[in-house]
Amino acid sequence: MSSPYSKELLVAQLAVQRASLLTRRVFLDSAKGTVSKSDASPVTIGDFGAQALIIAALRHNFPSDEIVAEEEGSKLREDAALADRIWELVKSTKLDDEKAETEVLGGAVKNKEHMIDLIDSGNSKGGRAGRIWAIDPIDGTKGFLRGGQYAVCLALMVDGDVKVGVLGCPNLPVDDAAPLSADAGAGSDEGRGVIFSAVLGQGATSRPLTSAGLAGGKSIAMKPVTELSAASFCESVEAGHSNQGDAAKIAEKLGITRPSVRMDSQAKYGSIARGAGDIYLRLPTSKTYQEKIWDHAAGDLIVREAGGQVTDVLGRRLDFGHGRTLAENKGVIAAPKAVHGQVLKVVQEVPGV
Ligand SMILES: Nc1ncnc2c1ncn2[C@@H]1O[C@H](COP(=O)(O)O)[C@@H](OP(=O)(O)O)[C@H]1O
Ligand SMILES: [Mg+2]
Repeated sequence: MSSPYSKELLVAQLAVQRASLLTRRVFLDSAKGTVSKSDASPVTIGDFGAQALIIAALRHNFPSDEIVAEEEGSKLREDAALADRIWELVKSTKLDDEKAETEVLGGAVKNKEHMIDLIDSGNSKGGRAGRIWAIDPIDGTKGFLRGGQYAVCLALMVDGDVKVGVLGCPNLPVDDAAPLSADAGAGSDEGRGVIFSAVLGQGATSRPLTSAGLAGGKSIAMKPVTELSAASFCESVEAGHSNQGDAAKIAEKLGITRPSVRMDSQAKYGSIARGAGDIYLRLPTSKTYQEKIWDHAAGDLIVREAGGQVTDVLGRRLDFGHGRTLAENKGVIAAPKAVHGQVLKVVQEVPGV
């Protein structure tokens, strides 16, 4: 008998692989397919294209599942030239493995209208009942525009619990043992591009982006931290997304002297899961911001399956059953299980966190 969620894992890996290849094409273009740059949440043609490809694969394989995805298609219905650019990208991005492309993913998106309908169908409200996929087609769009790290993120939740998580990180080193660095290799794909995956209860793996599917995965695990003062922190590049001043105070209290590695996107979760870094802190910068489920679902499972513990700053598990946001959580602390409690205690000693 095949293990639970093996089909979901295969489809998710291939869908993330295909979408990541699409984003890489946009990343290598100097304008980076920018559609809007000025607002707080920038968007590129890569966001729409990757979302269309992932939803196409999910609709083909799991037609009755619900989908929560970051982007919506209305902009494309108003802007025919924009829709055409995205359509060119979507119809010309295919896996080399024709069997995977046609038999697993269901082949190409039919036409431009179908593409926009697919993008729009990621509008589920989420919740605690049934099978719901969460998609972030380009997480860390600011990093993507800056030439930094970003991630293509997909997770399956069943009754509010994350069962499958896949992260495509086109700019992270393939090598799990490479030192933690936010350097994205100036867009070179030499030795870069990794897919992290996990299924609840089955561990976490990494594989090169170019060889997705179920073959070729290596088990990954967090690095045991014996001395917290020697640990390294990962945090957002964007000071508006995580309070870097509070993180510095926490590092000082823990005796950590190494500077934090600042990296965009859920590449942070993948990096600590494979032991390239130790602890990911995301400290609220406002009392009202609610984290989005697509920014955390895959990473939360991958870190937990690699031997980590993930909670918010109050020590509560991330709860993906409240709709499109983590309405009942504040911030994130992801750390090896053995030291998570110590980190949490120090986080709570910092006034205002
Ligand atoms: N004030 C805020 N606090 C925390 N996260 C925020 C935020 N404003 C936006 N974000 C989220 O931070 C994500 C990027 O995370 P990171 O800082 O770890 O790279 C963004 O994802 P997108 O880039 O997909 O929009 C966005 O959803
Ligand atoms: Mg995001």
